[in-house]
Amino acid sequence: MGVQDSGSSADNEYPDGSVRLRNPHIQLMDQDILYHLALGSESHDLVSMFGDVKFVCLGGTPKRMEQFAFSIMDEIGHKLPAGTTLLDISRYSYRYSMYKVGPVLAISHGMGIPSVGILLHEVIKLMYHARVRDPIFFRIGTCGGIGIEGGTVVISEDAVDGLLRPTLELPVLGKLLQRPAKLDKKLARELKSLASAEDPYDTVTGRTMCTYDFYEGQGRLDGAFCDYTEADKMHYMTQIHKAGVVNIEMESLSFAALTHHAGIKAAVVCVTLMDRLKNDQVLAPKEVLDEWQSRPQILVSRYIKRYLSMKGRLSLDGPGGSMCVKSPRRFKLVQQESETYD
Ligand SMILES: O=P(O)(O)O[C@H]1O[C@H](CO)[C@@H](O)[C@H]1O
Ligand SMILES: O=c1cc[nH]c(=O)[nH]1
Repeated sequence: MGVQDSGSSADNEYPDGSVRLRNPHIQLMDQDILYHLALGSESHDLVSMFGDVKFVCLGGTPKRMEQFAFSIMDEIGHKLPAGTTLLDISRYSYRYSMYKVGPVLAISHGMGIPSVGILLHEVIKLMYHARVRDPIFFRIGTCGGIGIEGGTVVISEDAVDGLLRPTLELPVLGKLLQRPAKLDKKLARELKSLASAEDPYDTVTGRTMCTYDFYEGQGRLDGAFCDYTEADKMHYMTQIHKAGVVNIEMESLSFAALTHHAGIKAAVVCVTLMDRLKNDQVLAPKEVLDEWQSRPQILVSRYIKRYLSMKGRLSLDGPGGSMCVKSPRRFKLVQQESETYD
């Protein structure tokens, strides 16, 4: 099977901006159970729960995404009804965590391509069932930098695998399915323009390598096994750096390939935890790591705030000061399950 390119994300969209489900079987099913999200197309009113979503933000850990949900709530001035708090909508899946703050969904994706791939299948179907239009997906992550110091924010221009191929490979029915891993270049540029000269850290763009492993797959010398020398590692790191790779992580390939196939605009923003030309271990103290992890969130928050204010949707004049909707159906005020009484 050759690489199957479904075109650019813009070419891919239906004229009304709905998310493209490239699966004829779904429409024929009585119900669709989004098993790992603990949601279903019949058991839940997905349109009223999620129809107003515009931004889907994914990141590795439940804690990071909960923190992001609370911080974006402050940033966009979204108020919860008195006596309510944010709840993990997918808590009964015991797999992923999902929080909803007005038009923003924050979901944890776990580690690696299989975990983020399963989640993306279900989140893309969720967008379809909820009739969300033109959603924008972000991955807010951590990574190892190459030739850049810890704490640097990297916006991915493209994603490649450990062999520098911009393609997600998946064995399907005994054949190798290949899908191009493409990110939205304009979105990456817009994000870059939101980095401020006042930020006490650098924000760069570049090529991201996505691997199937944290240790040997990323050429570390500190795994349980290692069959190469430090010189071999440095040779590889230098070669990939010359090929434009500035950071290494473990989800961007699947994230880019599946969003592109669905016609969804997507960007990957990660903070580096170390410079892999200098060391392999995560040595920074916890408080430093926590602050570093907030940096991609800050950039994505700026994008969301700017988008909403440009669309006139940052408005506090709705009931209880909640985000209120000026026009389209997808921005109507809804009582979210994430805001139920706890
Ligand atoms: O910080 P997150 O989003 O989990 O991403 C990175 O961290 C994990 C490895 O520690 C991998 O999942 C890698 O991609
Ligand atoms: O080096 C790193 C750091 C975070 N995540 C990765 O995948 N690699």
